[in-house]
Amino acid sequence: MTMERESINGVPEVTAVSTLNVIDLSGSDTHRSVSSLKQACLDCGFFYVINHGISDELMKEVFDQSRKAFALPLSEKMKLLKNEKHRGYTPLFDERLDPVNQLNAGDYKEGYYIGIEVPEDDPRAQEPYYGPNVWPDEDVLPGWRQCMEKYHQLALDVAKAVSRLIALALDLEIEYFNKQEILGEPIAILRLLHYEGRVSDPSKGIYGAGAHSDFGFITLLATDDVSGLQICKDKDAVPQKWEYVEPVKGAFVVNLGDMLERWSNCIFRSTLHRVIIGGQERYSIAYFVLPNHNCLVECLPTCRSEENPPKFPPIRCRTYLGQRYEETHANLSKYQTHADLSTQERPKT
Ligand SMILES: O=C(O)CCC(=O)C(=O)O
Ligand SMILES: [Fe+2]
Repeated sequence: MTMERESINGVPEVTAVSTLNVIDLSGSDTHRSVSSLKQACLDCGFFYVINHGISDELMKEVFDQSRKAFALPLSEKMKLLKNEKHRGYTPLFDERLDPVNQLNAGDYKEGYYIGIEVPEDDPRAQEPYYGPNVWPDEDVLPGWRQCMEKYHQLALDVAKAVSRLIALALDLEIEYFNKQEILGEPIAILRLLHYEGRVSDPSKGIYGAGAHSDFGFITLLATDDVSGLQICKDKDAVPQKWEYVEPVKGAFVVNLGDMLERWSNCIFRSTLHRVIIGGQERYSIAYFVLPNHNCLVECLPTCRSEENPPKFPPIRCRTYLGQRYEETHANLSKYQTHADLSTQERPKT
């Protein structure tokens, strides 16, 4: 169901507002939760999750700490630049989620990647997306690391709770995705995001975040109260119809990623989304959950039949993620000269 509302740019175009299903994680009626979640997963793969157990205080602290980090001078942030393991700061335009439409520049956002902390001398640090994080100095941002690590852990618990409902909705046993080889040792990536106030203009390829679907299993998204996220349920429609997903206080917006779409043989949907900025800066906190590096993502037993054979060959999580990062992120060599700071130069639009 959708309602209509004015576009935030004051442009006299009418944009729909999506009303997504709300899943209450503290609810005692599992049957009802599973059925509501299943309907959302079949329809668009986006839903709200409430009563997830992460306190308002912690959420506020994560946003406050994120604002403080992005408010540092660019020279300080560049000292925390992302490394080859995709940990650390990503400057404006680092990511270009929709290369076809973003002809002049990447996303008008900066970000900060924090993965699961794995010490350099741990054998798991050989994996492409495991290793130590890049942390700001304690005296520059006191309590920052502690706050992010706490949130990281709790968000993973929420993701595991959601994964139980997803398993049931797919007629799998409740802990199917929580097995050691899937979410037992996952790739879980916290990403702080800051969109500057630059007004988006799709006709010129200017977006807060270009149209994309997420790569992984599921994403938990917390946003401030500034609108911007839009979804397109039918990417093949001409013209495409975009609907706002409005912030709901205390709720996560949860969306399914392409890996789950693939796993479920396209029965569950990973939907195209983007961020349109209306002139106000915006902060959001994404938490991307993917299975273990070695996990073979292969059509689930309950999603295949003679009439519906697997649509994709099996693929390892690490291979899939590698391909998707490559397609959408700036190569590190871009930052290796003193031209570092010129990454912030505005393209001519
Ligand atoms: O900031 C948002 O609202 C969405 C971010 C997003 O879609 C992403 O980072 O994948
Ligand atoms: Fe996304």
